[in-house]
Amino acid sequence: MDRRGSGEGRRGPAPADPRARLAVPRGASDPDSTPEAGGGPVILVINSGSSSVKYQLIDLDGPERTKPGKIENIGEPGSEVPDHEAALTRVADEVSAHSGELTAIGHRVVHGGPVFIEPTLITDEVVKHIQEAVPLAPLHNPANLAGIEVTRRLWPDLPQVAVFDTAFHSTMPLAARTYAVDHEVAQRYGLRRYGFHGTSTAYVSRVAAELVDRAGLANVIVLHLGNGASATAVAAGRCVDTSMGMTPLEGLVMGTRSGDLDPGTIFHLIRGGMAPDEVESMLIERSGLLGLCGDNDMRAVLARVESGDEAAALAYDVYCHRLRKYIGAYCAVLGEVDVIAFTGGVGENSALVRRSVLSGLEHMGIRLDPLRNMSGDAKRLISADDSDVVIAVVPTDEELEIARETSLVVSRTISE
Ligand SMILES: Nc1ncnc2c1ncn2[C@@H]1O[C@H](COP(=O)(O)OP(=O)(O)O)[C@@H](O)[C@H]1O
Ligand SMILES: CC(=O)OP(=O)(O)O
Ligand SMILES: [Mg+2]
Repeated sequence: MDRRGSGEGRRGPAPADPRARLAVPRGASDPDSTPEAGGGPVILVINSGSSSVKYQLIDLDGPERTKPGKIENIGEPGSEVPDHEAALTRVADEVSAHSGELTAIGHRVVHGGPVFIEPTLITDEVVKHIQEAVPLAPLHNPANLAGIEVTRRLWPDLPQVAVFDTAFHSTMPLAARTYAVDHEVAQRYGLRRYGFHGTSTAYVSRVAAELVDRAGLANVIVLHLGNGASATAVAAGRCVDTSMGMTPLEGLVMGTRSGDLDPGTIFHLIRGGMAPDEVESMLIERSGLLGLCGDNDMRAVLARVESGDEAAALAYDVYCHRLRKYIGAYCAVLGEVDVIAFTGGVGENSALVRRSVLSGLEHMGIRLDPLRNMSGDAKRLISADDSDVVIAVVPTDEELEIARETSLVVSRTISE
C-alpha cells in the first residue's frame, strides 16, 4: 500500500445546471410514498446561523444538488431580512419549484446536549431538549432553533431531522471527555466535554481515510478551521479526543473565540467588576483573532501581516502556535497518525496557514510539499514523498453529510 497516494482526487465537473436534474418529478409529495418511491430522496438542508441561513437541495441518487444558497445579514441594521422567519420564507420561495419533490428537511444543530448522540427526527420533545442546550451553545442553538421552528410551520407535513455537531464525538473515551473537577458538582451541573464540528469531521475523516486506502481504519487528525475552529483525533472512524469542550469555546484560537485559557482569568475579571454575561460575550464574540488584532477574517489578518502590522502578526502567531500544539498532542493521543486533514474556510484555502502550522514538525515525520500545498483548492494530498504522515486538504461537505443522515433517519422511521 502506498500511503502517500498519487495526489489528485478532484470531483468530476458539476452538471451545467444542477437544478435541471432536480426538476425530475419525485414521489415525495404523495404522503404514502417512501423516499425511494419517485427516485432518490431529495433533502433540503438548512444551516441556520445567527446572522445567516445557508441552504441547499440535494438529490441523494446523484448526488445532484442546487447551488448552495446563503441569506446573510439577518436582523442587521439596513438589512431587507429582519429575522429568520423572513429568511426562511425567502428560502421557501427559492425552492418552491421543487417543494413537491422534497422528501425531508435536514437541519444542522450545533449542541445536542446530553440526550442526542445521533441524528434525530424532530418532534416537540426534541425541540425542547435543543432549547435546554441553548446556554451551552449561545451563538448557535438559538439560530438553529429559529430555523427549525419556521420550517416546521412552512412544511408541516415533511419529516424534519436534526443532525447534531456533537453526535460524532459521543464515542470520546471517558478519559478525554471528563473534566478533572469535583465529581458531585460535575454530576449536578452536567459538566463534561462534548466536542463540535462533528458532522464535518465525520465526513472529512472518512474521505481522508479513503485517500490513503485505509477506509474505516486510518488514524486521522482533522483540523476544521472556519469561523469556529477545532482539532479532532479520529481512530478507525471514531473520535478519541477533540479540542472543543462542553461548549464551542474551548481549544483553538478562532475568529472571535479565545479557545483555551486559564479559568482563573475568568474569576479575576469577575472580581474586577465584570458581570459573568459580559465575560462570556467578551470570550465568544470579541476574542480570538478579532480580540487580538481587530479582524476576525483570516484573509484580512494575512493581508495585514503581509504589510508588517504587529498586532496582526501576533494574532497569527498565537493562532498557529495553538494549532501546532494540538497537532503534537493528538499525535501523542493517537500513537500513529496516517493523515492530517485540513478543512474549513481557512484550512482549505490558506497555504500559508498550513505551512506555518506544520513548520517545525518535520522531526515527527510531518513534511509538507511546498508546491502541492500551494496548488489548487480541491481535495488533494500535499505532503512530501518522504513524509511519514500524509497531509491532505479535504473540502468539507456538511450539507451532503446532513442530507445522508437525514435520509437514513427518515428511511428508518418509515420502516419502523
Ligand atoms: N483564501 C483564504 N485565505 C485565508 N482564509 C480564508 C480564505 N478563504 C476563506 N477564509 C477564511 O475562512 C473563514 C470562514 O470559514 P468557513 O468554514 O466558511 O466558515 P463557517 O464557520 O462560517 O462555515 C473566514 O473567516 C475566512 O477568514
Ligand atoms: C460549533 C462551531 O463552532 O460552529 P461554527 O464554526 O459554524 O461557528
Ligand atoms: Mg462552518
